[in-house]
Amino acid sequence: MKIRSTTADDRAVFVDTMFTAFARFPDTAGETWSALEMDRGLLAVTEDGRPVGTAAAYSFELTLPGEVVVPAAGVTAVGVLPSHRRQGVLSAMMRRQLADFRARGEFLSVLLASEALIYRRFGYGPATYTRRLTVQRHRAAFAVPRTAGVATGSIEVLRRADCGEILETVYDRYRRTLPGALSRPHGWWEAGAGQPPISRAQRHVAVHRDADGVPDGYASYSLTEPSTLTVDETIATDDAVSTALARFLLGHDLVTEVVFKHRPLDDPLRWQLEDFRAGELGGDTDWLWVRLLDVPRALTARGWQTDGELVLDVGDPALGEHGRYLLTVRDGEAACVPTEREPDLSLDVSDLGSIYLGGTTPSMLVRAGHIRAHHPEAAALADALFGTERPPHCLHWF
Ligand SMILES: CC(=O)SCCNC(=O)CCNC(=O)[C@H](O)C(C)(C)COP(=O)(O)OP(=O)(O)OC[C@H]1O[C@@H](n2cnc3c(N)ncnc32)[C@H](O)[C@@H]1OP(=O)(O)O
Repeated sequence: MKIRSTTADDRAVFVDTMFTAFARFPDTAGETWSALEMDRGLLAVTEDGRPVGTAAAYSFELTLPGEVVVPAAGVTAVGVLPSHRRQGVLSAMMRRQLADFRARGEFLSVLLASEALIYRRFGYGPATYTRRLTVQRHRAAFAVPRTAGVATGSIEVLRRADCGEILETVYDRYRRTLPGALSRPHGWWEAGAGQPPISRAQRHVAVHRDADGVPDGYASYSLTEPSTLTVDETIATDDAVSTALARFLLGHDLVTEVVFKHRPLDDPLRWQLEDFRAGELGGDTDWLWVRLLDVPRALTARGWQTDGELVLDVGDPALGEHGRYLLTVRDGEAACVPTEREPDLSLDVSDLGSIYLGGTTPSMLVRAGHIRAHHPEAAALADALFGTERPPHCLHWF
């Protein structure tokens, strides 16, 4: 078995192997995956030359707390043929891929996990979460807003094919301020790759424009059941725009319920309804998994809200590494250096990935038995330090 890099010439065999691993058939010549970066692909090949495994990565930008935008390698298209599973093929590809990321100078990697048991052993931890809100339309009267701003713009319904540029521009503005959000490469929009609203399935897009006519939000939606309107994603550059889009969607005649997918944990929409029970939460699950490849670099890259000091003892069994770091935050800037001091917390690098964006509290992982706190104040200290103004959210599918 050997692991080799792919080139553009390998696209067809790569896509075919990957789809076979998922027991699916490619669409027309793998169009759905045409935004893959083939110079970042890996093929696992048997001694007699048969491809049996695939892995690839996108060159994303990830927004960190403090509106810091950094590069992140987005692992994708991971698959091993059913005939060759549990023989270490994925492990070999992961080892190679992590080494490749470091060789490129990347210090963060992210992925969406098909199954939650696969990636912790490779140092990834769940870091953002998502859920849907189903609202009974006839009970969806809005409470009178006391303080929330009211958008003064307009909404127009467009076809997906007619507003690609608008969506791309609005999304790009939105993702730069939200921790956990990923860039969507231009080629990805162009290729029509990924899931809704980018898939070829028909969708309407409600575009919100501000008072000057500049697009500042959109929602993509379609009727999925005779009387269910499903909203794939709502992108809004502020809360007032998000509210305006929700009001618009809930105003659809002939619809009994509206399903808002991919809502963040701090979504105010349910609280905006007069009848709190008109909205029901569901589909609560992990979304983006994060892996730190260089602990000091990653910790000094993100923004911090609170001053403090913490000694972290970090194990990285997947890479056979271990480090103890003194993290010092002053005026929003962090320094992170190796230390011999006694640790406040001992944790696996996958747990550090979970708390890194502020979406998972260190104290919860202490209570769950993942992180070890070495004294009674350690967990609260870490909560205060890692906490962020808003929970991270990612709604990109890749
Ligand atoms: C980011 C993404 O692309 S997510 C998509 C992941 N791909 C899929 O889900 C497609 C279907 N599944 C597959 O192709 C394969 O089962 C893979 C890729 C998940 C695993 O590939 P394999 O080559 O079998 O993994 P490998 O043999 O290296 O296993 C390494 C370890 O992980 C464990 N493991 C691997 N997959 C799973 C799983 N799905 N559930 C639980 N444990 C798993 C193995 O038991 C093994 O444990 P051990 O080291 O204690 O023995």
